[in-house]
Amino acid sequence: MLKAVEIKPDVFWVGGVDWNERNFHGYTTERGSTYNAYLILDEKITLIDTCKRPFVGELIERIGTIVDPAKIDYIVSNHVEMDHSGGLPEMAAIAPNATIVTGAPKGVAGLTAHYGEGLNLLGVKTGDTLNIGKRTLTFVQTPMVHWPDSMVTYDEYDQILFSNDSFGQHYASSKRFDDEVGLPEVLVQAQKYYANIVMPYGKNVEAALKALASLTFDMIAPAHGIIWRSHVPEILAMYRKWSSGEPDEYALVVYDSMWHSTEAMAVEITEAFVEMGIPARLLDLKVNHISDIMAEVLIARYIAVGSPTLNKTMMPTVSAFLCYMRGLAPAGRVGLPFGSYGWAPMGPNEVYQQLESCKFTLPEAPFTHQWVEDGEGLNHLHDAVVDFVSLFHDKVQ
Ligand SMILES: Cc1cc2nc3c(=O)[nH]c(=O)nc-3n(C[C@H](O)[C@H](O)[C@H](O)COP(=O)(O)O)c2cc1C
Repeated sequence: MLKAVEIKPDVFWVGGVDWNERNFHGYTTERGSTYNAYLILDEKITLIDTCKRPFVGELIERIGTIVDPAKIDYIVSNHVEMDHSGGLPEMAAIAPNATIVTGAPKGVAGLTAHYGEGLNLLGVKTGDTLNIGKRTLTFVQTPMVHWPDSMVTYDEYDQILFSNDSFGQHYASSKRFDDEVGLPEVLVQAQKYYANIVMPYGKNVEAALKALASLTFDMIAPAHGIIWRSHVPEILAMYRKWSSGEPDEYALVVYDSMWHSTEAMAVEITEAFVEMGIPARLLDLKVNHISDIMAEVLIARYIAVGSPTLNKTMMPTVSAFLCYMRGLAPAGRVGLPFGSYGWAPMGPNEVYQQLESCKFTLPEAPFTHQWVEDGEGLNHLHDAVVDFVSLFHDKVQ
């Protein structure tokens, strides 16, 4: 029998644990995930979010250990995306008298688009409240963190922020709280989550943090992963840092290579960074997933990207990485395009163009080598990288 977990008196976690999810819309989830939902027992029984559809059975079973699901009065849908609202049609059928509370107008429109006209919807805006007994819930819309409809629900009585995707992590565990798992382990997944889901919306995150600044809470209950109760200040500080877009003096050297010439360049570029006292990481796209690399892009000022020329273009792995990174829009980065070629440097040239469209600061031309470079050519590359990076590194010393 699946159990509910009491996270504060009369407030229960009733979500689903997706132990074996390994690819979440293209993002690798090596630790699985959870679809968190929360049940508040008050004069009006209130459910917050409804899990991904395959987990609605788990949700209903956990709720059933506390209360008859048919007695639910309100279902708050903080976010339309189907990993949080997938169970809504079934829950609405089980609890026919429940009012579904969602953001107006985007949440209302989104839920209607996904599930049809039949839902008993109540649209709310920032500052609107819902009295459910001794508790009053307050809604704060957080548009584009990370969809237009996104909102969070604040429970002042319990000092809980039900934050939906914000502060979440794809992390399956038998534990529910940050202090049971350990901060470093949760932060790894929180950083990967922010980089892959939230990074393009830094300005919106800053606006959301401002809107939340007047609220006091000692628990953040997100829709994925671990609940924050011992490290609330730490995760808020990380969100402030990540949303500022200010990177660390840290370098990534991301590449693919067929016959190791571009790889030799990548190794030399890494050495150049190390010599300058800048921590650097070498990432071969054959063995590193783009969603893992993106967790590093979030914090790296220097991003070197290398491709050989293959059939008059760059390698598909490099193209996929650049396409993904452009969408996630890290700002204020320094780019170093590089690569090898046989007779026309189309690969590194295309990397250059892609980094230009990311609005990175670039050298005048990509670093290129024809065929296989000897030690001398690599020494020149080393010096050229040091010269270029010094323009930026000296400024931040
Ligand atoms: C299948 C294949 C296609 C290639 N196509 C081109 C090309 O269109 N233009 C070019 O200049 N070089 C081309 N080359 C040559 C490579 O770019 C060259 O060997 C380069 O040094 C490879 O770098 P790498 O050792 O990092 O893989 C091709 C090589 C292979 C194996």
